[in-house]
Amino acid sequence: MTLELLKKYFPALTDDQISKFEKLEELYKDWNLKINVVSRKDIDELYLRHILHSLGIVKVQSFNPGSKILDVGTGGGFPGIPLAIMHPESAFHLVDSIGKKIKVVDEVSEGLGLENVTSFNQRVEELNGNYDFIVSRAVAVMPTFVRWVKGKIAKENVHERKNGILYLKGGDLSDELKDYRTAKIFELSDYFEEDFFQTKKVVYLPMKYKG
Ligand SMILES: C[S@@+](CC[C@H](N)C(=O)[O-])C[C@H]1O[C@@H](n2cnc3c(N)ncnc32)[C@H](O)[C@@H]1O
Repeated sequence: MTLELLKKYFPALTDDQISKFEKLEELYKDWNLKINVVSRKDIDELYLRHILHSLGIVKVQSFNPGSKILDVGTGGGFPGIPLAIMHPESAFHLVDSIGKKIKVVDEVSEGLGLENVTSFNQRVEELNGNYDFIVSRAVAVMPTFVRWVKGKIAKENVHERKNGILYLKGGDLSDELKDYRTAKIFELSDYFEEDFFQTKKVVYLPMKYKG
């Protein structure tokens, strides 16, 4: 699974984006030997399991120039880094409470020359800021997550879709989402044909500004 996979689903990638996505493999393989952020099995399938999966969010919602996006519990930079490559004119704030994970984020974004990524080594509950969208993967169940991020949503909506959470999740979510009637589930198998995406989804939850 290589870069061809990204070109297949995102044929309009610029040369600069292609070159950045190409460099990601080397950077992650190198950094993963020093600080383990991606499992050994997954690192061989980086483009499928991490990069394309992260970009599933783009199939649901692409970000306008000038927008601000927060990635909560980014780990080694997923989904934040691939999204930042796709949207060079949006600002991405990547937060994780574990310092060595943020070290990998910093090294990778420096290695790529990404100017739209800022990292924060802290718990998201302690972070201040207002964002158009808050993205995440594999961090907390929705009620906990909503508690952490409410109050961090921007007042103005600059996209057609209302500001809110875009969360990469898998499996049966009926119990987890039972209290969120406005949540919308997008099946990634509708966009990507690989088996890996059979159970994968993007959950969109609109959130109100709380001043
Ligand atoms: C399973 S990892 C997922 C990493 C990444 N999102 C991915 O999908 O590859 C969960 C991450 O969330 C971070 N995390 C958990 N609770 C957090 C909090 N309250 N604030 C910031 N980061 C948190 C952990 O340190 C960990 O790196």
